[in-house]
Amino acid sequence: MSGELALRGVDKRYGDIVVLTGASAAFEPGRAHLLMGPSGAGKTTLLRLLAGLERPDGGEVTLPSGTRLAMTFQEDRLCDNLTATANIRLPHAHLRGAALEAFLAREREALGAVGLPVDSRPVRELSGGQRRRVAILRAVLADADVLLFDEPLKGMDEKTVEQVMDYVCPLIAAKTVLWATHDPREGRFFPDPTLWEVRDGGVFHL
Ligand SMILES: Nc1ncnc2c1ncn2[C@@H]1O[C@H](COP(=O)(O)OP(=O)(O)OP(=O)(O)O)[C@@H](O)[C@H]1O
Repeated sequence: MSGELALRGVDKRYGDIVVLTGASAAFEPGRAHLLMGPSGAGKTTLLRLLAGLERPDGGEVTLPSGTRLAMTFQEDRLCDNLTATANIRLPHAHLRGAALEAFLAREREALGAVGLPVDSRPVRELSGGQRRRVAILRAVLADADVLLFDEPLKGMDEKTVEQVMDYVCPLIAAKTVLWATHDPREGRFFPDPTLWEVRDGGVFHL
């Protein structure tokens, strides 16, 4: 793949609100990058720019060509009327036959590993913490090269966090991960994370 996951001189405003001004950063592939910074500083905006969900007002956002992206959102973005398994399977609608069977087995194993039952309830009937786990599994099982996580563990109790990350860490250890968080201790989930701070319109490598 050519090109890098980077911002070059990026400006981003929402009306009168200036979020980024001339922000530049390059994120090394195959590594986890923790995005810290005060509330409202622009971590979500940065992830949305990298995902192509927002366009910069100035400068450029680049991705390696052919990058497959997956993202979790603070508000989960699940399909409320579908089950957990159907939500996780959404990026795999093309699978058939043996490949589908193999994915379904992997999905069942994943749900069990993070303490979720395989059941017929739509996700609207799940708790906030259960829904969050479904969203995380959908992203990590999506076969992406770059994973963008927006405060994925927010609101989860410590025991559930450990259970979820025991399963998730080996799956994403070699991927390019951007992980927005307010808790620097979450760096322990990654082999050699880099730390970034989004503040005052910039994105700074700490
Ligand atoms: N769609 C939007 N329209 C208008 N303003 C927005 C929009 N999205 C974000 N903002 C504003 O941009 C700024 C950055 O928001 P952003 O959500 O990126 O911050 P954040 O660092 O992720 O915050 P938090 O840690 O609270 O999640 C905030 O002032 C926010 O109010």
